[in-house]
Amino acid sequence: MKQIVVLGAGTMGNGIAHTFALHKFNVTLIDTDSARLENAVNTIERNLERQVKKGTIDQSEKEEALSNITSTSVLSEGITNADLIIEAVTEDLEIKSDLFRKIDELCPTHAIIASNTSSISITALASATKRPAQVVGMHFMNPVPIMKLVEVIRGYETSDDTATKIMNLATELDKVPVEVNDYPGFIANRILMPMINESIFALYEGVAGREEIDQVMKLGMAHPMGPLQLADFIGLDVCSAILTVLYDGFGNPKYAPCPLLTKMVTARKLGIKTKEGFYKYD
Ligand SMILES: NC(=O)c1ccc[n+]([C@@H]2O[C@H](COP(=O)([O-])OP(=O)(O)OC[C@H]3O[C@@H](n4cnc5c(N)ncnc54)[C@H](O)[C@@H]3O)[C@@H](O)[C@H]2O)c1
Repeated sequence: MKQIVVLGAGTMGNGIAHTFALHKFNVTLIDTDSARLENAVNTIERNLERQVKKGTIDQSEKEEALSNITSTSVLSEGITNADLIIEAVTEDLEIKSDLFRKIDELCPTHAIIASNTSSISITALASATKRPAQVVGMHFMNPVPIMKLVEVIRGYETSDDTATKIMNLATELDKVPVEVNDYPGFIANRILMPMINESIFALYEGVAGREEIDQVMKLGMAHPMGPLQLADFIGLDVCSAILTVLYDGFGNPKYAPCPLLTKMVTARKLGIKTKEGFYKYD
């Protein structure tokens, strides 16, 4: 596998492109929003520079990584000769299914189509294509260049060959792959999101303030980041979308998004990406 397409240049897309490019893959980064695309390339450059300053990579590795990335807002560019397409667009079943249908028509027959979805059914996305055996979940964690885990999700028809290739690829990227089955939220978000939602309920009910809630979880449970700070980091819209998938998928009210979360998403207070969520950012 050499030619990689990353679809979606948001929080996750830029991190995935960064990681592949640093490992000498050719990456085409695609987004319909050219401002997001430009922003993503600037973010990658800044983050690579940070790695140079830390001494984890040298200047020539930074330059090589940047030269491995091409960006475009034209879907067909890059896809027609891709070995692997990783979709990292907005967490929405309709948007993703529509893209999977288009990608399936454009990419070569040998190509694997992976989704970085946090919670949406890989089986549902695979059913939008004519190659369900070559569809898989490749769920990176945020921030991608730093976090070791990749959840590899097998849809109903994902073949052993596809799953093995993606597990091996994750290892090549210096990540640790963990294979899981396709149920709402998989493992990571099935456990993480109820904790974040509960902390928002605690704030909503006035049990404690935001700093106090985060402090309890940082100092008491040795979490590196409090749950409200983490929600801002992930994006409140993403958290709300994942909780909705859990709620609909299991039909269990315990997953219903807290009304405060819904209100903040409606007000576009989405966390770091809009400079305000539970906290404010400059
Ligand atoms: N944010 C996280 O911490 C996190 C962690 C793991 C996985 N994920 C998953 O990764 C995916 C992306 O999340 P994100 O946080 O990067 O979202 P984001 O909102 O930061 O970025 C999404 C990007 O997709 C683009 N997009 C939307 N429709 C498109 C289309 N049809 N074609 C091309 N580009 C399109 C948007 O312009 C935007 O730039 C989601 O499935 C999410 O669940 C997110």
